[in-house]
Amino acid sequence: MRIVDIETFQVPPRWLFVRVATDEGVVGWGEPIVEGRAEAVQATVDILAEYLVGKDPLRIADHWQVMSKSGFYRGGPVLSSAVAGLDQALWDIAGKARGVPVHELLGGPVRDRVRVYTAAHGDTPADVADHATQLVADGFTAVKVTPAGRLGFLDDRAAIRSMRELLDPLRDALGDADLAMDLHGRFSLPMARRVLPLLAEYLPLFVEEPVLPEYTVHLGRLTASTSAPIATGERLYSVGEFRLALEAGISVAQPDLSHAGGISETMRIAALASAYDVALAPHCPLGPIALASCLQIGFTVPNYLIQELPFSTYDEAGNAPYLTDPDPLRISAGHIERLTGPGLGIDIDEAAVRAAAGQPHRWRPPLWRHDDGSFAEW
Ligand SMILES: O=C(O)[C@@H](O)[C@H](O)[C@H](O)CO
Ligand SMILES: [Mg+2]
Repeated sequence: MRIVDIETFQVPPRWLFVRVATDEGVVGWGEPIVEGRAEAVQATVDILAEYLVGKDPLRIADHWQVMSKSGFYRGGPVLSSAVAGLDQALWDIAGKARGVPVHELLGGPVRDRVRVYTAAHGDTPADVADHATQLVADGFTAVKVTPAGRLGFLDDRAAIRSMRELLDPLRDALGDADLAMDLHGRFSLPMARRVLPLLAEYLPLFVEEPVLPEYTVHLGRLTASTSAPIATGERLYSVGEFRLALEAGISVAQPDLSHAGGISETMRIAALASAYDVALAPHCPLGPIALASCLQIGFTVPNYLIQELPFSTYDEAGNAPYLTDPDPLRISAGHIERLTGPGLGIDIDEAAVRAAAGQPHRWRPPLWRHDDGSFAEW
């Protein structure tokens, strides 16, 4: 089997899909994306495609090495995300060529369904609590909130007041459901040390990105100062970067399968995490291909906690977008059942993808500023 064609599609809301075609008619799909920087990843996929076209798609481990290392300069979000999407497509082809789901190639299933969570949003604390309560009523057993907005370096009193305003009624409204908190890297290290013990009182499922990923090396001070399980990883791109976070004592690793080198590298991250008694909760605010890739890992990796779900992209009837048959990604009682179809276990609606890619759209992250006019972390 040979790869004959590699094509990319920018599609709404903010995704990039890659289609890898072979001479035997087997087609694989992947999702190489850095949100808001899709064009940069797309150009990198084109460079990697120069090498891949003409090659045997089943030599995934070798292709991964060449794609990640042969450029001399390695890593980072753009290259690692381009590799990630192509790696997903190669695994999709490998599964389809053999007629089995990817997790069968990775060791077989260890569970029948994967627990999923999603984020609750709203303009006011009451709106967030309402949305979270609705999600739990819909069957979710865990929800995530971002309890702090724009923050300065030492904004403790204001931050703590507004967090309590949100979390006190929310925790009561959720009943037995779990509450995860995403701090989005907005806290300075000194402020995180004060805030985490307070958040721990709510018994969060995990507290995500308390500080920016560039301070991963300091995470050890935070994990030592709180009983709250610390999660991080959506902005880490390799098993080597995860090693620093694992040594710092995180409890939950959140690789994004569209950033951290795809299925291949995430299996290595999962293996290393298991040596630290750390569980995986892959990051996924992305599309159906990224989600299916995460789930394939979830069905075979023992140290797996929960999967993030881009629920806001599901339609009213509970269908994930861009699929000919949305059933495999349907949510039932807060879980997704084991995907049994070949490859990634989903069928991409190619006509819908081509139609969507034809419509101009562009997404950029919001730009936040402090009251004094200086840049603020989003
Ligand atoms: O954990 C999450 O899902 C968030 O941190 C998102 O990844 C971020 O807002 C970019 O979309
Ligand atoms: Mg996050």
